[in-house]
Amino acid sequence: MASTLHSFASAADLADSLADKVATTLSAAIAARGAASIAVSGGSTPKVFFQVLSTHDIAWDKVTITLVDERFVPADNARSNHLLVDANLLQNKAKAARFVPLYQPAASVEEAARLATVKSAEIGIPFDVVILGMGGDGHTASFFPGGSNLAEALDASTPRGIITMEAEGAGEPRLTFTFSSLQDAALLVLHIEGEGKKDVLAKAEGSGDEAEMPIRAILRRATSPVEIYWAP
Ligand SMILES: O=C(O)[C@H](O)[C@@H](O)[C@H](O)[C@H](O)COP(=O)(O)O
Repeated sequence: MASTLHSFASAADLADSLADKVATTLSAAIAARGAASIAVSGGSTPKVFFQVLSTHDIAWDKVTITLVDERFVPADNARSNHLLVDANLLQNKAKAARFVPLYQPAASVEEAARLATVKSAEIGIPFDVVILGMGGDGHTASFFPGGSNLAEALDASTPRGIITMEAEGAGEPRLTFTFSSLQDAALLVLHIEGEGKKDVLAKAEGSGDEAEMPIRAILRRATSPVEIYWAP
């Protein structure tokens, strides 16, 4: 599917514009069916965007927020994406939103993935908004090059839900929504910042295997147009 690059002079300008777009999309979903959903990424990039979005005056009590992926750590661990969302997005007006975590206290990451898949099924499909990030190795979500379940994660026929992923660059074992869960969001966004990430994107947009740079699966095969938001 096609992608569109939206470039901004600063991270602050990007955050304002992306927050406006996301708030408008969520409000339209609420108007249409009385509910809205958004899956966001962790990492360092989205922090300012989260803070700006949290101040938007929408019917947050009708919004369900979840994560694109999560490290297999509890919410009080500094590596937790839940902690990042709690501290930066589930604040201000957005405090009223419902949050569905991916991490589940379980004997294994596989059991946590099974539990998270059951819980996430309540959210409804497709997501209204998905915000993806991208690592310097071309991963997105927890689709890491060399990942233990990368082929399954990227396979369009893999059922929607959460699977586990382990990879050298991932740190802890990961819990990640599958490609099939994310790729048909009403608003599918790739949010990247910095000249380095722009170079990584340019390489990803070139030829090469998806397994080498898994973001290529989204850029090449997502059903929804990919809205790329970039600031230096
Ligand atoms: O759990 C995570 O880390 C994210 O979901 C991951 O996919 C992130 O989006 C990229 O690694 C980019 O991270 P930065 O924004 O920190 O560069």
